[in-house]
Amino acid sequence: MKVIYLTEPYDPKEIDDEAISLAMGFFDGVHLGHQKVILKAKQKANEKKIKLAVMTFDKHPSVQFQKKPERSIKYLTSMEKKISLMEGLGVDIFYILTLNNDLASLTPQDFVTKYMIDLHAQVVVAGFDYTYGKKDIANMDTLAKYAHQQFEVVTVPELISEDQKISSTRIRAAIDKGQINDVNRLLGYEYQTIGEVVHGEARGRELGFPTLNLEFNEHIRIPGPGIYVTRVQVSGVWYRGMASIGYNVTFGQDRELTVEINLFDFNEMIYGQQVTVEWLSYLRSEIKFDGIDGLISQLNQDKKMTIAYFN
Ligand SMILES: Cc1cc2nc3c(=O)[nH]c(=O)nc-3n(C[C@H](O)[C@H](O)[C@H](O)COP(=O)(O)O)c2cc1C
Ligand SMILES: Nc1ncnc2c1ncn2[C@@H]1O[C@H](COP(=O)(O)OP(=O)(O)O)[C@@H](O)[C@H]1O
Repeated sequence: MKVIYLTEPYDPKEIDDEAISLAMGFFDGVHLGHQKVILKAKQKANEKKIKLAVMTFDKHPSVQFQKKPERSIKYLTSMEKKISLMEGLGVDIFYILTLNNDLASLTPQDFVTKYMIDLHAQVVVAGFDYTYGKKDIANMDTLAKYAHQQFEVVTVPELISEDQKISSTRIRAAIDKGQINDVNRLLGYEYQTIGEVVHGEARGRELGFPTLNLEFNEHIRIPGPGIYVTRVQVSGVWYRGMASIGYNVTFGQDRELTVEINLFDFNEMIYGQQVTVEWLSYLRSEIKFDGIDGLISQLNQDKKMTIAYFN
């Protein structure tokens, strides 16, 4: 897959010169609804024997159009993750547009001309609610007009699950509520986050369950409080483990939220390393125990449940 970054006004030499079927969207999460749009574009590409391209922006459109501070946005997928998911879907060219004032102030016609027609799009596919150019000025109904018969417009209807549209917003809300099983079903793959191993309170070792204490960058959306089945990748190797996202309520009040993971079949000191956590299943909510004996027996129970999950 070719990844091409474009900043308005781009140099035409940067554009791949073959005909494409182009899927448009921000695609945060690359969830099942997004996959349907991209696979529709792929089907068109196969029929016409042209390349499959996807176009996205480097930041969420709300940062540009609603002036939301970018630091307030927690994405479902980092750009790195998005790129690898696109590659997995068989995308040939992935265009990443810098969403700045120059791009945002193009008229809808200029946007369509420069970023669809001039990119050699023969087909443009997007979801029914896609808008482009200046916010709310253009949408899928008016796209055909700006296309001037230069490309075919394909609108993909919303994908529904349990009577609700599958959307990035819905998945974000499910992550916040700890509903990781729903999250993974709606994404069509297992949710992952990358974090750094930091020092904790060295209590884990005493309990017989050492834990990786993890810190995440501010743009990363971690699941809501609860105990989870996870897999963690350390230096390229995947380990099974159980995670606690909570306030360590057994050890006092007003404590900070921590993310801690006890790994099975693992015994290394890896402070400062980056690890990838795959969130697999929700086990239970955090419990306040009267003493550490209750907590230890619960941890043994959690371990049984986690092993049962993997079996
Ligand atoms: C799988 C798992 C489940 C946990 N469940 C609870 C819980 O229900 N209540 C609680 O107070 N602490 C719970 N903890 C956190 C422990 O209380 C303990 O603070 C932590 O594992 C060690 O902290 P440290 O690494 O900061 O020393 C859990 C930890 C893990 C790994
Ligand atoms: N099975 C394991 N699961 C998680 N961490 C482990 C494991 N074995 C060793 N470790 C190491 O021990 C550290 C955690 O020990 P712990 O007593 O919980 O101390 P701290 O809370 O100070 O990090 C981890 O950061 C990791 O480097």
